[in-house]
Amino acid sequence: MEELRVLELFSGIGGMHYALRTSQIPGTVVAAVDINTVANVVYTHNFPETRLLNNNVQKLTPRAINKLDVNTILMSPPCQPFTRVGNQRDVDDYRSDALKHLSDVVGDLTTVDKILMENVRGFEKSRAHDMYIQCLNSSGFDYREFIVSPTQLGVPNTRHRYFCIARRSRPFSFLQKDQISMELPEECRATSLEPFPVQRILEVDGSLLEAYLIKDDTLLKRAWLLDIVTSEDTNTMCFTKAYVHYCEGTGSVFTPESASVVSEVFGKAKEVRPDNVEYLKLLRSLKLRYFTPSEVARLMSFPADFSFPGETTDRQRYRLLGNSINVLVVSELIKLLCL
Ligand SMILES: C[S@@+](CC[C@H](N)C(=O)[O-])C[C@H]1O[C@@H](n2cnc3c(N)ncnc32)[C@H](O)[C@@H]1O
Repeated sequence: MEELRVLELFSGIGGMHYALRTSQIPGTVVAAVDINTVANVVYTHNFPETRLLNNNVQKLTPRAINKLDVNTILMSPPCQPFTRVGNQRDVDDYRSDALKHLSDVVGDLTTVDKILMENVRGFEKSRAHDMYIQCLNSSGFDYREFIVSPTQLGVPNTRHRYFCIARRSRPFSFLQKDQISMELPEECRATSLEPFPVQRILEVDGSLLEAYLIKDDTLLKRAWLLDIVTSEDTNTMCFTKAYVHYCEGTGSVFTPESASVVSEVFGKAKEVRPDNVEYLKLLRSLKLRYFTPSEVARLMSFPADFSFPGETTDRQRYRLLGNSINVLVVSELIKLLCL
């Protein structure tokens, strides 16, 4: 098999780089590009050998890309123009400009044979999607599209995302173009589909955890809105970049207690008024806490050797992880891209 020579665009904290490694497809990341200096510090901390360009993707000319002599592009462009809670301005949002630029130049990228793109669910209905697919078609690429979640590979985290894999040298022999697949095809499910429990990703050093306990104020005002999981659970909700900053709908929280204790406590709390001291006491007894950034990274299938540099704050860590990808899901798609 020809070695992959990868250009990692919108590289963030390097989720695509880890996915390449996890796929075990022979290859190297020739260069990575991102404009976020905080993300770039994390990237270099983990991949000091990789050439990282602190640059705007829109400034990359076809000539500059061809000079890198890469045969593969792995990319997750900004998703804000397409998110459910975003402004949905689609191609009119300036954050779509980089993808528009890439769509414009893709036909001139003479060395590039393979492209993998990740985006949010909803992208498939956008004008940016239609523009991208049209450029792939007119540049001679065959492609397959997916909306899949890590839970489909047994990972206890829901994160439905849109993916498009495209190849120029030979057509794909599985699934069909123009039909978005809601699951990964049999061909790439080398990984066990047996779901594993949250227990497996928990921090072993309990002394760290005090700092992640949910504050009384949040318990009093928001306890009923939290998605609480136990160590036995085999699913957590998608972690977004606002995790911890806002607690509703941004990711699950953890209790070391069992599910039956949780329902017992909430049953009792229902009978007590929130201004009664007993109410807070009951909720505190569940020792509810946020998942730590390392735990979130593990739920996103980052390998054990991934770490954040000491100077990155927790808030930055959650933001960066919320913007990143599930490494295992992308590694399966990279295998498909090469199949
Ligand atoms: C969805 S995140 C990608 C995350 C990445 N795959 C990871 O694993 O962390 C999008 C990234 O694109 C970067 N970005 C946005 N617009 C850009 C542009 N015009 N040029 C370069 N990077 C850009 C952001 O800083 C952000 O890190």
